[in-house]
Amino acid sequence: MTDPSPSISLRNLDIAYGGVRVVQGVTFDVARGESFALVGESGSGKSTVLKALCGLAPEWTGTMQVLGQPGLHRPNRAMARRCQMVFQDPYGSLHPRKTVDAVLSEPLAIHGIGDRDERVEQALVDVGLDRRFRFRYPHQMSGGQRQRVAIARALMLEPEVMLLDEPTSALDVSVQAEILNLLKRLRAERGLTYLLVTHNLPVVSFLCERMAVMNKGRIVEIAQATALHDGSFTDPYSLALYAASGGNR
Ligand SMILES: Nc1ncnc2c1ncn2[C@@H]1O[C@H](COP(=O)(O)OP(=O)(O)OP(=O)(O)O)[C@@H](O)[C@H]1O
Repeated sequence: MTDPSPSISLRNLDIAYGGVRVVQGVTFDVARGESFALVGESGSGKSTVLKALCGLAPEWTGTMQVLGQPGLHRPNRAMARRCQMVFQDPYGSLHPRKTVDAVLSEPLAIHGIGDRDERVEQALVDVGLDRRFRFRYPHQMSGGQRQRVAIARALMLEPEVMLLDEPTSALDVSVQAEILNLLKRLRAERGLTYLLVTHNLPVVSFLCERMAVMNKGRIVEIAQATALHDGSFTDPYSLALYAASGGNR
């Protein structure tokens, strides 16, 4: 029997930075194995929701559960094993003086996991990089290759949930498609749950089943991704976002 409990469950989540509330009353569930998007304009609070889920935005109130565990107000090693985040800018998120081997070995060392050589080589294969890349530095790779390494790093601990913050928006359009295909394949192979932040609605159509539209820190609508094809949004802000993206041209 499949487990009916959601991977992510948020109720009335408020989040602040330095006492200033930037997210208000956010409520949604992401089912196990589902891919769910947060969309909305810059500054609407999308990334902040992901940060709170990782313990990186500690000023939150409300109820937050990830894989049945209560949310925390700081990063937590046990949770990191099950829920990993991938950031927008692979150059910024990889240490310039660490080889790919060091980057991929580190989570294994921290969590006391053995068979490091085999696991690192397999992780490279899994994200479509051959073993030549193992001892390269970030500056010796393209943006797309760096993002593959960042995804491999997130997968080292075999998480169930991936929080993806604009995972392709720093990349050239042709490379974006490759990374989106990779994310789609990895999810299908591993039964991953995705919570994805993006301002790019075609990415939602390609990768997600549902989406929450955020405006000024609040969710204004939760819709099926199919609304991006038929325009069946109900909230005026969602409809404006849809129209601004070119509708179903
Ligand atoms: N560390 C921080 N300290 C203070 N304010 C912050 C911090 N991070 C974000 N903010 C503010 O919180 C609000 C929401 O930011 P957030 O990054 O979550 O928006 P977003 O919807 O993800 O935008 P974008 O698409 O541009 O990343 C913004 O007003 C932003 O300036």
